[in-house]
Amino acid sequence: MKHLTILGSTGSIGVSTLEIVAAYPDRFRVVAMTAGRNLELFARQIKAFSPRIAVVAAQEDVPRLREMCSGVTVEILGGVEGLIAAATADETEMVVAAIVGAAGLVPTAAAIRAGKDIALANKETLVTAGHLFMNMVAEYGVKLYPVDSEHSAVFQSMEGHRSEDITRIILTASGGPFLNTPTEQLAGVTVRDALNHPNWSMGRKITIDSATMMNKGLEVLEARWLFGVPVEKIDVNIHPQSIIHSMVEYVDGCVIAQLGSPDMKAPIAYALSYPERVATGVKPLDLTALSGLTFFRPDREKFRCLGLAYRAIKDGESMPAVMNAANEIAVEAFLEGRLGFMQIAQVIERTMDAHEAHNLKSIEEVLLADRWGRDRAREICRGMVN
Ligand SMILES: NC(=O)C1=CN([C@@H]2O[C@H](COP(=O)(O)OP(=O)(O)OC[C@H]3O[C@@H](n4cnc5c(N)ncnc54)[C@H](OP(=O)(O)O)[C@@H]3O)[C@@H](O)[C@H]2O)C=CC1
Ligand SMILES: CC(=O)[C@@H](O)[C@H](O)COP(=O)(O)O
Ligand SMILES: [Mn+2]
Repeated sequence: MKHLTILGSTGSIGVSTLEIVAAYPDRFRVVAMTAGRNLELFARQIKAFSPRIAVVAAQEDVPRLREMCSGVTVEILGGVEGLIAAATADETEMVVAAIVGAAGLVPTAAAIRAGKDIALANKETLVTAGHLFMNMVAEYGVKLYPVDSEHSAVFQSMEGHRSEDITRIILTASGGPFLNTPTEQLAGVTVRDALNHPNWSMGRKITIDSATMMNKGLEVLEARWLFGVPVEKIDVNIHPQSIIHSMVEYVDGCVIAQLGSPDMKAPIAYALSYPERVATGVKPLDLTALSGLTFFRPDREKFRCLGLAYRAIKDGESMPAVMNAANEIAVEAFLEGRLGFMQIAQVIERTMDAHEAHNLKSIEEVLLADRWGRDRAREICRGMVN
């Protein structure tokens, strides 16, 4: 029996994780789970999975959740302290890090320091503080399993091989809903258009990141830290079918890939049950039913966010954290109708232009850089007319 904490149980990854837990009650037990604002779903999850601890992000939501769960034996907590309590619960062996954005940093760091293994969906932790997280993982001797589909694919393609034999990691990208939209039409696309991902059903923030291709920029950073491979050896190929989830090329010229129907239950289950595999209900792949698998290079002029991510990688130090913060603010503004699609990249670029990269020596310093990026990006957003 593996005891789990699920950070972000009400999200897209959280819900898929709970589907796997529900299918294997003899393998997995939820000790603690956390939510943001979706109290209705969270209350239902608490009743269905009987965690010992349930945490809402906002302290002011605690009384309402307690009322919704009256009669249920569960300790309900709130705020960052509550998230840390969930992440470090005594019985927990593995923490599924599925909060969206930099809000996942503190509880994930607390989990590592408490010696918990991590199933990592929250890519923003590695984007903003990859060097610190990887050092902590080594120092506390915990295991870090990638959940992000591309990184799970790379992880699977690396098994049994030596990382020094890798010549290239090839991350695949769907290209998002605007892959074939002419650049001059991008300024006029709507939130609804941008949320219409061709292959994956995901939370709103990552779906917009896929539309701008910032998601792939974040994933290059994530891969760089997870696998310790220099960025020069990480390529991005557009692969509109999202069937090959990523590939690894070795010195002998062999390329190993992982394929499957696009469904996050597969990489989540692998992270939870590693090294075993369990049935997930993911649709079996019928290659003969596909009209073809295609690949080409991304257009960094059209998808400016991808270019900005490469710039942040080059600048290094605090720049990725600031870029990530500006992206979170710009995506939120776009989703709320305060910014046009093309203005997302403008806000990020102007925030980065205003920032002088500096060394980040602790999670506290990362949080300061994150705060700086958010404040500056908000100012820039306010000065823009949609
Ligand atoms: N969805 C996917 O297929 C994939 C996701 N990822 C990554 O996984 C992470 C989660 O993505 P996804 O599940 O799509 O996101 P969702 O938006 O669907 O879910 C996010 C979760 O985080 C909670 N949350 C939001 N803000 C806060 C906060 N400030 N403090 C605490 N909890 C908060 C939400 O609570 P509530 O809903 O109750 O407000 C929800 O439980 C992201 O980092 C994403 O990049 C990676 C690969 C694939
Ligand atoms: C499912 C997953 O891992 C997402 O990160 C996915 O990769 C998004 O698709 P894009 O390739 O369009 O960014
Ligand atoms: Mn991904």
